[in-house]
Amino acid sequence: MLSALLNIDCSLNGSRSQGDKLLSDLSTWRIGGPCKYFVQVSDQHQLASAVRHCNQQSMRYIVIGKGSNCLFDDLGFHGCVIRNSIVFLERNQPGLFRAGSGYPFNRLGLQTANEGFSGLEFAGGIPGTVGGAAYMNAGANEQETADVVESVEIMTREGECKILNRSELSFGYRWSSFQDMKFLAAITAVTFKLKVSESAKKNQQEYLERRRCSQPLEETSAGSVFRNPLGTDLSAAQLIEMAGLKGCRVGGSVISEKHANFFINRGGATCGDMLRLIDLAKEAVWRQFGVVLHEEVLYIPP
Ligand SMILES: NC(=O)C1=CN([C@@H]2O[C@H](COP(=O)(O)OP(=O)(O)OC[C@H]3O[C@@H](n4cnc5c(N)ncnc54)[C@H](OP(=O)(O)O)[C@@H]3O)[C@@H](O)[C@H]2O)C=CC1
Ligand SMILES: C=C(O[C@H]1[C@H](O)[C@@H](CO)O[C@H](OP(=O)(O)OP(=O)(O)OC[C@H]2O[C@@H](n3ccc(=O)[nH]c3=O)[C@H](O)[C@@H]2O)[C@@H]1NC(C)=O)C(=O)O
Repeated sequence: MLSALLNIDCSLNGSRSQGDKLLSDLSTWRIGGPCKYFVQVSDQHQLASAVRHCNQQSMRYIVIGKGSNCLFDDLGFHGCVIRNSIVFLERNQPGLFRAGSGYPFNRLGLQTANEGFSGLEFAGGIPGTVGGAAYMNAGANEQETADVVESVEIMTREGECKILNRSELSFGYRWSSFQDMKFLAAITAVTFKLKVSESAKKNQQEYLERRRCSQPLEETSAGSVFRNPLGTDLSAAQLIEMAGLKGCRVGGSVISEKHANFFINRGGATCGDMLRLIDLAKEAVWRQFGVVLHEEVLYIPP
């Protein structure tokens, strides 16, 4: 199997391996066992070769970005993890930015605001990739990715490329139609349409300051664990705090004392610890307030 993987008809610059890549190195939570195969791709051709190869071998695969929204299992992943490093940025017309899906969303947010464009101020400080942000419809500070998406380039599971215009896509709160696309292998690039603004940089600095004050950015986390619930004005963080769970610990995992929707790996947390802490919070919020919390983080089974 390894020799077959090594025969992928693309130059993978040495970034492929079998059995020795720990998923804890690929996730911001720093949790997860070894993956059977690992490939890092830096352009569409490499991605297409990796996807076709996995299909030919009937091998399970997942495409990840910065791993800022993933909870990997302690047993690892028994297929191939494809890490997306398709990193480029083109400025086509004023306000039109075409970014590779592996481009850091934080960097794109900072650059566009610095250049005097509004629409992605909220992306400053978000630790994911452009592809992950489109897939999750990332948002903060009353802005979201969907507001500024012009078109999205994808690769199908057969390794074909397609361009989808905004009118062909649907988005909701932390939801996009990509999440239901059976034929999708990966988002490969996103074109954003931004407006000229004199206040973009100043607004972004305020958002970043608010983030620093309210979120435990210096600790090991995956951002918000739960989506905010519908049908109540209370946020997930408020409900967890009101349930008395700030500082609650299971093994190496702790509910942040600073922001109750951030669960921290304080050292040596396992996936099992984190899943138990998630269940504990869901159970307490349901029992005390009758509200069902739904995870924003994605658990990736082995
Ligand atoms: N607002 C905030 O402060 C924070 C926001 N976030 C957001 O969480 C998201 C995570 O981004 P990132 O760390 O890069 O993603 P991850 O590496 O965590 O991947 C999470 C999942 O997203 C899907 N995905 C990622 N990249 C692609 C792609 N190119 N094409 C198709 N699907 C993809 C995959 O889903 P599957 O396995 O189902 O195919 C993957 O398992 C972003 O939206 C980020 O902005 C994260 C932390 C904090
Ligand atoms: C961090 C993420 O996104 C964040 C995004 O950064 C921020 C800023 O706009 O708004 C959302 O958080 P949030 O709803 O918890 O926003 P906050 O403004 O921090 O808190 C909402 C309310 O809860 C209260 N609050 C917050 C933390 C806490 O421990 N206790 C508490 O009571 C706050 O005082 C506020 O009244 C996004 N999360 C979700 C699930 O929608 C992420 O997706 O990973």
